[in-house]
Amino acid sequence: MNIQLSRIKELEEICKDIREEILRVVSKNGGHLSSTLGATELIVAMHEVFDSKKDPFIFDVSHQSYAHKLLTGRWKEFDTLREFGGLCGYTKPSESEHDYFVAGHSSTSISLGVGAAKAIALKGEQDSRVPVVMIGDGAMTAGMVYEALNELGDRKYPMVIILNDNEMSISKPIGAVSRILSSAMASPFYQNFKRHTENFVDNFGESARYIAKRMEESLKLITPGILFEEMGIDYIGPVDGHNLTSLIEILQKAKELKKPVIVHAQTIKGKGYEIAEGQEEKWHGVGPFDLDSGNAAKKSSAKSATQIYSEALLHLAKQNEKIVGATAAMPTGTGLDELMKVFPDRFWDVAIAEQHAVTSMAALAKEGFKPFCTIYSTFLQRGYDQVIHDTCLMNLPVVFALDRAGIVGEDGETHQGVFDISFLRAIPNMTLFAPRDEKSFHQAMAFASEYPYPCSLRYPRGAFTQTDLPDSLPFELSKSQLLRSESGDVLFIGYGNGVGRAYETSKYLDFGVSILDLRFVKPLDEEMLREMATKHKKWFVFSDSAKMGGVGSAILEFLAKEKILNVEVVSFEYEDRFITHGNTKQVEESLGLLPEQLAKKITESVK
Ligand SMILES: Cc1ncc(C[n+]2csc(CCOP(=O)(O)OP(=O)(O)O)c2C)c(N)n1
Ligand SMILES: CC(=O)[C@@H](O)[C@H](O)COP(=O)(O)O
Ligand SMILES: [Mg+2]
Repeated sequence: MNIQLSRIKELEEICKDIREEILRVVSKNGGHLSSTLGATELIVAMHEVFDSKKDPFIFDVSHQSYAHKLLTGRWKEFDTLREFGGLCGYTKPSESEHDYFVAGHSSTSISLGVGAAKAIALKGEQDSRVPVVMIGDGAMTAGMVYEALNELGDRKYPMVIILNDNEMSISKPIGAVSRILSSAMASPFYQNFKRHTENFVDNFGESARYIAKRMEESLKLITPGILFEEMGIDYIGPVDGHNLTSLIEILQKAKELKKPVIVHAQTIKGKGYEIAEGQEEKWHGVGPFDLDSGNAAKKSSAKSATQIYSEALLHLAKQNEKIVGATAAMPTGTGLDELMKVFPDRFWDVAIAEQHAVTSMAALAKEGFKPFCTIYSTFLQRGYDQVIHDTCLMNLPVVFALDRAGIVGEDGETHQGVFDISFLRAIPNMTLFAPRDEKSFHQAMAFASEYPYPCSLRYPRGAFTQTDLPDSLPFELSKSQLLRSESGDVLFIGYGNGVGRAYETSKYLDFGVSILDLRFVKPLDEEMLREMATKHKKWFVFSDSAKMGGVGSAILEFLAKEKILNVEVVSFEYEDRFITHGNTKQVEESLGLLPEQLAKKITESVK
């Protein structure tokens, strides 16, 4: 394909406009800046060669897909990116027919590509449609990718996989795969070798390709080419992911091959915004900032729950050398980075590999260590079987520390931490508890560090809701804490950050309520609940979790078991639907969960 210079110039202008618009909107709304800036030329080239109306365009995680949104009729609405009621920060078919699939959790793209390719074959559409997948080097560290490549390399469905390699996950990518992707190909020797063999292959065809590959192998270079081609997938690259001419030519060639092909593109995360280039981690996901200086628009003064977790764990780890821990590619997000600095041999980033994080921590527990498996609530969904099969069935003392529990805000549906109580509560041997503030967090961590069975604690994104309720007492298995006792009929039961919401709600009422900090949702404090049932007949439950299977369910199950039928329970947990993105307060308002809204409902119901 001979692409006209004038067309390249046009496309370069489009890239410039796209970057300007992304910078304008992300500096105002926040978002995944550096990933998306770096993928601009790749996405423009994708749209030049393929047709997103018919070819499935599959973006892994899809945090890098802003240019795709702009190119597919959403320029005007882009101003509303990640705002409540506005465009989603990820691909979303309900937003546009050009968005093939919902994404947000990583490493699903090649499986989606394989499924789409099967459907295309079954429908006899192979002459007119081909899946195009974009996946980052970080996402290539997760197991699902290799499950998909395993089948793809064997069945050989036509598919173009663009490997967007910026040598970064959110943090530095971990492990052998990223080493293979970057170090071998970066060496001048390899580049030279590649150039020569490619000319040779171009001139002499398929048998030369075979010889070249064997030569590459005999040099004992484990290169990306070897890795993928041994799996049965053609490999082209590395190519400059910012050079539109070569990208378009190569994608066209890859499309024509009618085989599974990986196009390995090297890109710069943050490309086009000098302040972000080379500062990849800081600029991966950002809040609003000043474009000229790069300074954050506002800094929260309250200590985040993550920071408290990190400090508490560091304190415990200094006292107990058996304490170890893992994060699955979220060292800064979970605060485990601080532990990794002080104890590099005891705290690990295991890459985007939640399943592996859980099972490997279970083995450490079996060996007598005390693992803190630190994962966002939403991402533990990926490791569910490993929690059941490898941890709870063995009754091993792994602590699951679940960050970002509750509504996370602008990331929205794919990232809300709402299901953990429901899915963990059902597992035998699992104990569940939650802190409500800084002091109780330290106490909960002290309890966790001594507890000899599987357990999980959850805490919110950002800071806890502050209260002036009485101080927390040390954690004791199943024990709740009665924080306020009133003679009226109404009892508020709070769990975790729900205690703060209960407290805030009580401030809008013109009558007194008792407030119980439940602390343990499994096992429940049955003694306290029995006593409360004799005193209060209207119970309101506050917890940042799904209603179905959540805290209210646990309490209702208890009341049913005890045949206590004269207590009415109303749960202010999340209804049975996915929760959209936007500023947390606006999202909560849309769910009727702001304290003033709750107080109104309560007042009406106790009239
Ligand atoms: C299952 C899962 N775990 C963790 C994350 C958090 N996460 C989002 S993007 C990302 C890094 C992805 O790196 P890469 O694929 O190289 O994309 P880049 O941002 O570098 O373009 C991580 C760890 C996630 N989205 N899904
Ligand atoms: C794309 C992705 O999954 C992460 O970048 C996520 O957005 C991080 O969320 P926090 O900002 O809460 O760490
Ligand atoms: Mg990357």
